[in-house]
Amino acid sequence: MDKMSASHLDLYYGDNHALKDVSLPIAERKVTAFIGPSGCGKSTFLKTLNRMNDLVENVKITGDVQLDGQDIYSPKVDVTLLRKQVGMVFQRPNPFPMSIYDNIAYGPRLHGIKQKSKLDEIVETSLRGAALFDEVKDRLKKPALSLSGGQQQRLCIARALAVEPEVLLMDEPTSALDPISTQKVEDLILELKQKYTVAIVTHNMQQAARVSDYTAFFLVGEMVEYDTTSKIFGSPSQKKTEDYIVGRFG
Ligand SMILES: Nc1ncnc2c1ncn2[C@@H]1O[C@H](COP(=O)(O)OP(=O)(O)OP(=O)(O)O)[C@@H](O)[C@H]1O
Repeated sequence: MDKMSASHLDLYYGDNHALKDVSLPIAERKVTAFIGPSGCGKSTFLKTLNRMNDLVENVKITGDVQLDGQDIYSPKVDVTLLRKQVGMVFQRPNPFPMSIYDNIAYGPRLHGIKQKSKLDEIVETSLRGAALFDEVKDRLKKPALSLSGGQQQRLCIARALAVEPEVLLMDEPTSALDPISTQKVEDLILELKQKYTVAIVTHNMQQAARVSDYTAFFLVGEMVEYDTTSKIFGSPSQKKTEDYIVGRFG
């Protein structure tokens, strides 16, 4: 089943036609990876899924993006609520300059939760969900910025989970991490798909092959091929996909 879908999506940054007639499903409780060379529009596409591009000046978007069958670009949509349902984790860990606890409680507080016992429960559940609780349980009041880079990224994942999203968007979530932290985040992604729908942009083809169920290959704003990850990496149907996978360009 599809949790989200894009159809005939075009996006312009001013005169730059960054996405060209992209149509793509995002399967529920699966991991979908977006791969392709630098500048091909992967991040731009990811950000159309929770309207992060709305924040960019001179952006023009046409076409349709749906979440649970509803058009997310409809004027009726509450964008704050949309971004609660479709959370995002960025390339560089970006914890707020506050305690570990407050980083996680921030979103729920913003959405009106004040009761301490409830916040305590959300903080613990979110940290457990991001496989970080055991490492930080004795120092929840310590600054988030005192954590290692890999822990900070898992904290950012916990922060995204705290508002109970349905979809998690990850924009190269391990590109700033060491190999051990990368592996922890990859293991976590595989766990997260039990409960969440995940879409991930990655430069790293091995990572796409390891963590994703479906892969979409982008090239200069076009979505060239979408299929199961095993098909894309095993026997892609487009020559361009094959050339990219085997490293003929990129
Ligand atoms: N905020 C922005 N304003 C104007 N142009 C942008 C903006 N973000 C991206 N672009 C342009 O849109 C095109 C696609 O960029 P995008 O970042 O989506 O590609 P990408 O495949 O994610 O690349 P990378 O792997 O390098 O992050 C590029 O030409 C880029 O210069």
